[in-house]
Amino acid sequence: MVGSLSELALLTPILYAAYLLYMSLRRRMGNIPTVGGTSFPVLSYRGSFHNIFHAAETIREGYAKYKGHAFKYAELGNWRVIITGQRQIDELCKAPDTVISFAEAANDSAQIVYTFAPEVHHDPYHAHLIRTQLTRNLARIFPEMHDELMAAFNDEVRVVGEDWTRVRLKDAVTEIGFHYVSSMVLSNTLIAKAESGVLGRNSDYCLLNKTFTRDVIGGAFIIKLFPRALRPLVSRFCTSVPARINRGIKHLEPTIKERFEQIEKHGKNWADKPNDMLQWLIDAAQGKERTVRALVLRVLAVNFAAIHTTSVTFTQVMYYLAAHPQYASVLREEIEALVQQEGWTKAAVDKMHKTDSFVKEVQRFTGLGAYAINRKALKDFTFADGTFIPAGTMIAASARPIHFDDENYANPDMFNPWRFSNMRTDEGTGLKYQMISTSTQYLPFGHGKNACPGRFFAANEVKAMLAHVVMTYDVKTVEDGVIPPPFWVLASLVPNGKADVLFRKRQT
Ligand code: HEM
Repeated sequence: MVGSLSELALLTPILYAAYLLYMSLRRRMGNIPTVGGTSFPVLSYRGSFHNIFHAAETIREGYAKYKGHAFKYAELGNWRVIITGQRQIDELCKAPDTVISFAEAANDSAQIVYTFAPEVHHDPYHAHLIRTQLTRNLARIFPEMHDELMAAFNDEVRVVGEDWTRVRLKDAVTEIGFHYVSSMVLSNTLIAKAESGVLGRNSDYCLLNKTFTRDVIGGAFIIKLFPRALRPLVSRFCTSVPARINRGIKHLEPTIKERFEQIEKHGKNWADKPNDMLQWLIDAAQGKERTVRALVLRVLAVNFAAIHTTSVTFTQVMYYLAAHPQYASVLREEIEALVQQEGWTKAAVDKMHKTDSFVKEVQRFTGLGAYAINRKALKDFTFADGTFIPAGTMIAASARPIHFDDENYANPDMFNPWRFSNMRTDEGTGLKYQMISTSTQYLPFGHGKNACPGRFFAANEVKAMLAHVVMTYDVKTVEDGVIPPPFWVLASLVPNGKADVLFRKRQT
């Protein structure tokens, strides 16, 4: 009896706190229905565990029930509101940054202030350079990147004679993606110059960059388990990120110091001044940002944004091509004609409309995950339809269901690689249906003012890789026509990492 009384005494405040939380949630987000579990506190944790591997199903279910409106589901430690209507998406993208924030949502996900540095979160000048300098210089740096691409394919895909060769696709693509991005960050002249200790070819530098995204996301997951006051310590002692950053400093310091010396000697411009991301960063860095450590953090931040995203996308593109090898001949016809006219140039890649459409359709089918436009409400926000979002809420748009909605795409479950190139001719319109164009119905690169600034580079990269593959090899899946199954974690779609694709020297 005494035991049960003391248990009751202990339980009462817990139940009361749970009730108060429940009531406060009802008051604050009571108008937004819950999917994938219940909104009752404590019990909502069951939903959040379920959603670790089933968020995509939850989002699909919510879309089917509440299309045009909003719903919420439990993530570990917070609620996420998912909006489904085109108008709501538009409003979300147009809301001022002081009310609806991309940066704060990104910081919540990747804990940037701890995994990188507060400056990387508060002043993402590297993103501005990606949008401006990188995009402007694409045509100029394309030939060097293309050379690097061919060399990387030769290393990773070793076809012998006429025989089919098995290639562990995701590993090969990540390696090739690293080399491509790396030749943009540190121009080939520099990579070639260091031939013996070539940075781009240095296996430790390569491994560091290939695994850095996983280190940061894994580190952020651990950091978020702790209260804010402990997070600086946790990030230092309980994650692998600081050691990785030190490795980055070890590799990049000599190059950065050499560039500082060149500036000392020659001023801002000199004859062989490299035209690459590192140099654009050095030229733009002010004050505390002009140190080796700060610049290394920016290089890692660019690689973090660029390598994983493009590798995942190209892995999916390759699975779809290998499962549908009949489409290679159409692509070949287009690519061959353009390369004959213009050579391997950015201009030629820009004109590859069928290649563009193929990649765009794969992105519609796969994308990076079930939702896009990850944002955090910094102040209370009310949509025009009256949906109230309290400050502190995480919000996103239901990207995947939108991509599979027959109001947006005819026969949405059918993989139609020429869907977008046909739309270009059907409606006599060019830009609207190209890969880099975003809309409230097409969200793989996000949408609005924070849409991916690297998408011009990414489109060029993924199309150049696909073009190289179809011009050089035949490919097929191990089981004819079967795409190796991906898996879901949280709302992210991860392409199969253990599957092989068969390559042989092109026969026709
Ligand atoms: C196919 C490959 C890629 C995909 C699918 C992709 C997708 C995305 C998405 C969905 C966002 C968030 C947009 C939003 O919430 O509205 C984003 C942001 C970003 N992406 Fe990409 N991305 C890719 C490649 C790249 C590359 C190659 C770079 C760099 C060269 C890059 C740099 C960035 C940066 C810096 C941001 C943050 C933007 C900001 O601070 O406003 N991305 N990307």
